Amino acid sequence: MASSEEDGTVEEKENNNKKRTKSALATAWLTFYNIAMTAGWLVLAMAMMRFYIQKGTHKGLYRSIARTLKFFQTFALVEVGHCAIGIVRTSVIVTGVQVCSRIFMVWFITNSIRQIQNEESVILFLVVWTVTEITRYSYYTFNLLHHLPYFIKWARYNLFIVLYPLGVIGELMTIYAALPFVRRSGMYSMRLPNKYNVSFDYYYCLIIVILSYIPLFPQLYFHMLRQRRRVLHGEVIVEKDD
Ligand SMILES: CCCCCCCCCCCCC[C@@H](O)CC(=O)SCCNC(=O)CCNC(=O)[C@H](O)C(C)(C)COP(=O)(O)OP(=O)(O)OC[C@H]1O[C@@H](n2cnc3c(N)ncnc32)[C@H](O)[C@@H]1OP(=O)(O)O
Repeated sequence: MASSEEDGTVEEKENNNKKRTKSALATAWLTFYNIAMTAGWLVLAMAMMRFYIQKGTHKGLYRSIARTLKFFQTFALVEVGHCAIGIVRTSVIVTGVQVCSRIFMVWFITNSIRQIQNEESVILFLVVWTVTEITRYSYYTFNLLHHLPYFIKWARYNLFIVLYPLGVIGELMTIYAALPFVRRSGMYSMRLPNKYNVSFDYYYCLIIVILSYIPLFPQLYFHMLRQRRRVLHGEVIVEKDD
């Protein structure tokens, strides 16, 4: 029996070929990206363990891994691009909130305020992010290669139940610890009068960020719970478009 493609016009065949090339390219890029990100977060995990074993303290740990962390977490911005161009079936908004909040934590909180870098809460979110990302990127990699071990699938769609709240606690405690330093230093703030006639107070901006976790975090968490039902229990989930 002839396939529908064999029956189609030359134009249809060309379109199908283009789509196939595009999806092969997308798969190749995603495989490379996910392997690189898994490796990056594994390097971070090993650097953190080595630091702790050698020094016996978490003090100075952030400084020792800061460069690698900034690189790999910032690089995750391309994931928003993946959603925008449609090579992964994820909402731009959900991914955007997740990635931007992490980049904000890294650059505008932890990296900018030296005094909080040795807080236990920093180690908490770093460890949680690291476990999450090693699991998530290895899940995507093995899935793309069609050789997904069940324990990775299980870990991807179960660990977040505990890790997500723990990560949020670490992040919120870190921002909270930063507040007095931000107020005292007046960093990233603009007071009137100034030539732009604009006033901005980073201290209040951080309070708004803390409060914004209340509506935003449950949406991410419930999104992951829906993904879990879809992937582990085969439920058909109809998600609203962006
Ligand atoms: C500018 C100031 C901003 C301030 C904002 C402040 C408010 C912030 C509130 C938010 C708090 C966030 C806190 C957070 O940082 C804390 C932590 O992360 S703690 C650690 C625990 N975290 C997690 O477990 C993270 C879970 N989140 C995610 O996994 C993703 O980020 C998310 C986008 C939320 C969900 O992922 P997704 O919808 O993509 O789900 P899936 O993984 O199931 O994927 C869906 C399909 O897309 C395919 N896909 C996706 N990405 C890839 C890829 N890179 N390569 C290949 N394929 C990919 C995936 O396979 C699925 O395909 P299919 O449908 O065919 O199965």
